[in-house]
Amino acid sequence: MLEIADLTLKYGQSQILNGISMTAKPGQVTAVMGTNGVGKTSLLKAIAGRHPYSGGTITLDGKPLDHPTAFQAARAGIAYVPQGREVFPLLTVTENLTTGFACLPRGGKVIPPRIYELFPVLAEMKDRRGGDLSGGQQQQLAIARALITRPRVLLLDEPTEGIQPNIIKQIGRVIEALRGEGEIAIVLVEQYFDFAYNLADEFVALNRGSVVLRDPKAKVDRATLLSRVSI
Ligand SMILES: Nc1ncnc2c1ncn2[C@@H]1O[C@H](COP(=O)(O)OP(=O)(O)OP(=O)(O)O)[C@@H](O)[C@H]1O
Repeated sequence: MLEIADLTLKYGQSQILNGISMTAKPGQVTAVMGTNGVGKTSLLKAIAGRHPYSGGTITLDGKPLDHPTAFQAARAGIAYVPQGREVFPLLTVTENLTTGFACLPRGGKVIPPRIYELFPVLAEMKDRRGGDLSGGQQQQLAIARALITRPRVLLLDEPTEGIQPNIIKQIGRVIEALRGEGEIAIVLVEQYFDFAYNLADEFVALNRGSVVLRDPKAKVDRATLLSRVSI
């Protein structure tokens, strides 16, 4: 389980996260929601070691992650799929996938067949360059690359952004399949309300860097959630 307590983050003098506390449990989707600029990406970056946080704690399966670098976070089991995907355009699909090997021990550097079961299109396109894939295919590649690291936590930053509806459905099915396996805690940052609402087990709504709602799905009705994330 991922546990975040009182997390604060600044860019220069600007305080962006004001003490975020939340958890994400294996086999569940925790949706982090809120309008543009409330701090969703900053939260994921702090968890993934992509930006230093100034206070608070991040704990994974009971072990504190003490201001990890991106490499240390990945090695500890945190996989991050950034907004905009960050696929390497000149590397092939296979080469993009194998960049995920960097944080794995020597014996573990193989692409599990499960990756191609989840994303059959990547098997078909394994020798194509990342930059030649459609946006939806690149998103699938970015998620697959994150899964290569066999994470305990999967951080997804706006996976539906700019993607056509049939691929959004496929990505939704992959998230459901991963949830069903019960091993990975999925943190989904998403502005496509219905996509997040349908998939999530827990909701965390942010406004101006603070948590304004943190509830399991059974405890929050759609209208209340919608009002909190549209402030
Ligand atoms: N590198 C940076 N330097 C300075 N300010 C930043 C930086 N990155 C983000 N910000 C600011 O921090 C605030 C939170 O940004 P963040 O990207 O975390 O929000 P968000 O909720 O993910 O928004 P969006 O949905 O637009 O991605 C915004 O006001 C943004 O302008």
